[in-house]
Amino acid sequence: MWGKIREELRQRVGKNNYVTWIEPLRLADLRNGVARFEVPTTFFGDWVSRNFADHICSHLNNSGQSVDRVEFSVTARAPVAAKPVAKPVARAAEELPGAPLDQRFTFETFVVGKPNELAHAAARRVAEGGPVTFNPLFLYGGVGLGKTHLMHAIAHELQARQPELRVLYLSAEQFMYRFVQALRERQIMDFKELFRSVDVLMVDDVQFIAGKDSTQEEFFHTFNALVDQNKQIVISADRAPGEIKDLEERIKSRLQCGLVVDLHPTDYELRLGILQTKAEQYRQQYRGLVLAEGVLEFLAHRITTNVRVLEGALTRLFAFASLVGREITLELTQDCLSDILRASDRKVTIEEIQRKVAEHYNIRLSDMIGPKRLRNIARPRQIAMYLAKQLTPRSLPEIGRRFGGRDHTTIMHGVRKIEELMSTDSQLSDDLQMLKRVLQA
Ligand SMILES: Nc1ncnc2c1ncn2[C@@H]1O[C@H](COP(=O)(O)OP(=O)(O)OP(=O)(O)O)[C@@H](O)[C@H]1O
Repeated sequence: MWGKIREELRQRVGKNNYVTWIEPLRLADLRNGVARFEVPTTFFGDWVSRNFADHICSHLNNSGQSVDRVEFSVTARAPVAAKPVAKPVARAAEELPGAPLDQRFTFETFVVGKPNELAHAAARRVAEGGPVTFNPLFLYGGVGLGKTHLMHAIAHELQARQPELRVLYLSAEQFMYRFVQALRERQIMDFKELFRSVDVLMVDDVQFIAGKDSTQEEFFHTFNALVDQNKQIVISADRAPGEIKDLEERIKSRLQCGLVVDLHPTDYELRLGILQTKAEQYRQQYRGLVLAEGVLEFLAHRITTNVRVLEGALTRLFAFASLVGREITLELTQDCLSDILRASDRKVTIEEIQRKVAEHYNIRLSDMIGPKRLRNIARPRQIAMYLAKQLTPRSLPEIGRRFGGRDHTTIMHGVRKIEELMSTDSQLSDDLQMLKRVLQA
């Protein structure tokens, strides 16, 4: 009887839905008006219950059974259960709605140094495939520090090792776009099915979905469904999960469940390593160009913002030298890159610190310099004092003057207070890290 009803359901829900959601159901029991089905996972049961329970119920009734309710319980036989949700709809990886991968972003071209060694090691581990050890892998760090590069490298490596794997890489913005498109075209089931049928899902810049309620909701369910199926997820963002404003708490907590790794700002050695690797490529491209000693060291020393800027500077330098047919000397470098060098020399100002801190804690800028002593104002003010001391070369009396003419002992007290709290208050120390990153970007 169930075989016949399944056939009818296939006509009703379509082939893809049938293969994904109906075929795996096992009718375990039917009595007292209740049809009980075995399902592979709780998520699976919830999904079928929300979307197909009414169809199932009506087809059972039409076939002469008297059924008021369908129930789903997770089967004890996990290996059999895993089969249907794995790859019911055999689609080639190239059919997936992902973003194209940059061929240059591989592990071979990624230079490893202290600031990124943990992120690199974790990415390598995921790229090996095999049993999922941490889910998700969450990579975060400031602008242009190599998050996208590492994600593409994982995808390349996985595809080289296991070409049959369905690896889907896309930005959070594209995820939202696909979702909205599916809603508009009434293809939401296809959307869900597609995203739940991948083996590896990679979502770049996840902070983008913060504050976008329906997209967050859909992302949350996709995430759970894949974790439920033990499929690998890799996520990147410009800050740690807990620091992403307007991201639902339940998503934050899921994102923190796996391995969260930070790509730290580059240090001199890493920058020099990256420049040497890129310069080697350019030497091959622009044969005959001479690069004077000390140029790369000079750039590694002066351009500290991010790797994208560093790369851009080197590209421009080689292109310029080749156009004018001159050796790349320090002098040519300073001429050609004067704007980038000037921008890199930019120092953080006390006003900028006050503005960012006020924005972050949602207080008025005028409260930074005003007399209010309420804790929700006084604490951010002390944080701004601490950052002013850390990030600018200004003396305590000078900082005091910029904070509404306060005495230098008040500034000293504020700085000490924050130093003390940093070791006990993890929220505060996260806030500080994030503010420093934003201010130094
Ligand atoms: N360690 C590295 N070795 C080699 N190239 C690197 C490294 N880190 C970054 N890059 C290069 O710097 C550029 C910017 O990197 P990427 O796009 O991955 O940054 P991102 O962290 O994703 O930045 P965003 O937050 O802006 O998306 C890329 O061209 C990338 O190849």
